[in-house]
Amino acid sequence: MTWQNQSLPTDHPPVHSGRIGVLLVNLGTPDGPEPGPVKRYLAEFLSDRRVVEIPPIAWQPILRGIILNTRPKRSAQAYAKVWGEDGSPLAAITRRQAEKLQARLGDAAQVDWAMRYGRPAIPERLAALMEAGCDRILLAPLYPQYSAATTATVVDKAGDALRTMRWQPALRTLPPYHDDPAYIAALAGDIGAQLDALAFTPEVLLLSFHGMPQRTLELGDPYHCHCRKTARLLEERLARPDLRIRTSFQSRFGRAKWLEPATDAVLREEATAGTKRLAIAAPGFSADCLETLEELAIQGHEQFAEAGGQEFAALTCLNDGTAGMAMLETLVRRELSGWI
Ligand SMILES: C=CC1=C(C)c2cc3[nH]c(cc4nc(cc5[nH]c(cc1n2)c(C)c5CCC(=O)O)C(CCC(=O)O)=C4C)c(C)c3C=C
Ligand SMILES: [Fe+2]
Ligand SMILES: [Fe+2]
Repeated sequence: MTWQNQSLPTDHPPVHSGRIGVLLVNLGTPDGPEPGPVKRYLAEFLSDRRVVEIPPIAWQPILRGIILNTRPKRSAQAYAKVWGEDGSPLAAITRRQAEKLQARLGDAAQVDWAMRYGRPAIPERLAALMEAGCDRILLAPLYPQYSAATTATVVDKAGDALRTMRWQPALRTLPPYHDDPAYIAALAGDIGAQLDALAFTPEVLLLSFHGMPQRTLELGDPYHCHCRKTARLLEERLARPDLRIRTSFQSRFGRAKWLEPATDAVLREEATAGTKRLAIAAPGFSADCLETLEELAIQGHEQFAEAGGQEFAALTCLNDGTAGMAMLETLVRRELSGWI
């Protein structure tokens, strides 16, 4: 028998049909706002060596012995405060972003979504795109600012899945877009509109980015520089000379020194210094999540009020609004054009 007339075995995977897939990926979230699911999620998340850069022999006993016995209960209570009818806000918004991007792209690509930790998992959704005939896939980690703990670990996970495949799809990754004019314009338009709609005029706009250990900056992670650049470009584009704009870093985790200034410290400092009206925005999050809805909108409000602040507003992220979706379409189409 020559190779020409060999037929494919019946269990052969579908032959690639030249479609392009887009996989939107965000951080991940527990399956439910209870200690059990939160513990499973945190175990996966905090065992990622890109996230906690302590040798496992030292870290795993701390994680399994202390953190996973204390934090899930507290975090579950926080998740319960923001959980919606359609589940975790982060997952629900990411799903809607994928649906709306699909509507915008039409036949140009098949859009799906995944979570780096928890579900739907990256390997499962990559397989689904390939089942649908996609042999070229754009992997889009939805982090405007690059960091090893977020962007790189998404690519690692996709690489792990590809490692098991005989016939791999071609892969492209969405570059960080922290200084992309489309992103800055979307943020400025959206934040500007939200500021104008407030019932009060803020004296300060605080731009709060998720924190990272200070050491990651010293090791060359561009995250801190990316956040600073976003903040600078956004301030220029907002062009509101009457508004004092500050930048801070939230969600400190563990004992190591994190990027400063810390969001909670700035909120207290501003209120103590006499600022009465403040708005806070989180430009580094493409979707509202525990960190914005609970840590900023609830805890941040309390911190500001307890220190003497009077008016406080937590602005929403770009989410699946028109400005954010138009930006995402621009960024994705730019990548797809290299394939079409
Ligand atoms: C937007 C970028 C993010 C960076 C950078 C980041 C780094 C980072 N995070 C932790 C620890 C935790 N983060 C948690 C939640 C969380 N983090 C991000 C984004 C970034 N994290 C998001 C979008 C979320 C929300 C998830 C959701 O379900 O809504 C949590 C879990 C919640 C809790 O228990 O407090 C932890 C823990 C580290 C250690 C880190 C950098 C090294
Ligand atoms: Fe985080
Ligand atoms: Fe947090």
